[in-house]
Amino acid sequence: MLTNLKVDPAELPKRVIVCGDPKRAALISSKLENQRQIGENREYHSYAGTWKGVEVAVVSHGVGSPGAAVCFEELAKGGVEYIIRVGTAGSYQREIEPGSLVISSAAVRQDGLTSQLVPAGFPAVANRRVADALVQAAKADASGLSVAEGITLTLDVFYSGVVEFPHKLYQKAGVLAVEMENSALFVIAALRGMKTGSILAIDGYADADLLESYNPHTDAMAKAIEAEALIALDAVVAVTE
Ligand SMILES: O=P(O)(O)O[C@H]1O[C@H](CO)[C@@H](O)[C@H]1O
Ligand SMILES: O=c1cc[nH]c(=O)[nH]1
Repeated sequence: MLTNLKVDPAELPKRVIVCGDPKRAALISSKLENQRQIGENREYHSYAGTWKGVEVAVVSHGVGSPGAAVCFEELAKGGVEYIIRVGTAGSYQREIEPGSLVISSAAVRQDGLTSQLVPAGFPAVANRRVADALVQAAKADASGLSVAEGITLTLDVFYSGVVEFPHKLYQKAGVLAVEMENSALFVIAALRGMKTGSILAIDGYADADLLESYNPHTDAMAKAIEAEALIALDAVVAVTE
């Protein structure tokens, strides 16, 4: 039994969708045939079922890299081969509009976790085949939402303190969007031999103070999350070695 996920590895498919929010995991898993819950502990809610005839799991990892890393490590221990994160993020670029989608090709490691696993020069990159599968699935998607691919930033901080956010710096560097778990996913995958990717629904512009402006509970976000979930399900069953 996986200690924190409380999932029996024998019931865990090799292909997994992960997301922060347990309710999103329930929503995504409701699209599967033969959907069943295979575990629930803390923020980790796990489901399995089939998508287009292929066994898939959907697992929530909570907010932030340390808690998410526990999830990713236990998925690796459970024999998982492919993981796609279905997340949300704030935009850094005017043309990446709220309600649109971003496929992360790599993550800036501005998190506190991964440097405790491997030195800072080690890259956090999506698996090329998984990223390509996401791009292909997005091309076939009927939602009409715009989809960009590029570098994203992983931070630990969501609401600012007295230290300024590095938003302007990474905006200038061409980073598309900011979120809180991709670097942990990409680094742990590289260390444990899993193939991973990430697609993000943009909930707003991250240059404003989120304490005033953050609202992911809009109809536009519901539409974007629905679209990214279907794209990720198509990609996670299509990707091959
Ligand atoms: O929507 P999820 O997957 O949780 O991702 C984003 O939303 C959370 C913050 O509200 C962080 O986990 C961030 O990475
Ligand atoms: O970390 C996050 C997640 C969503 N939106 C943001 O602006 N930041």
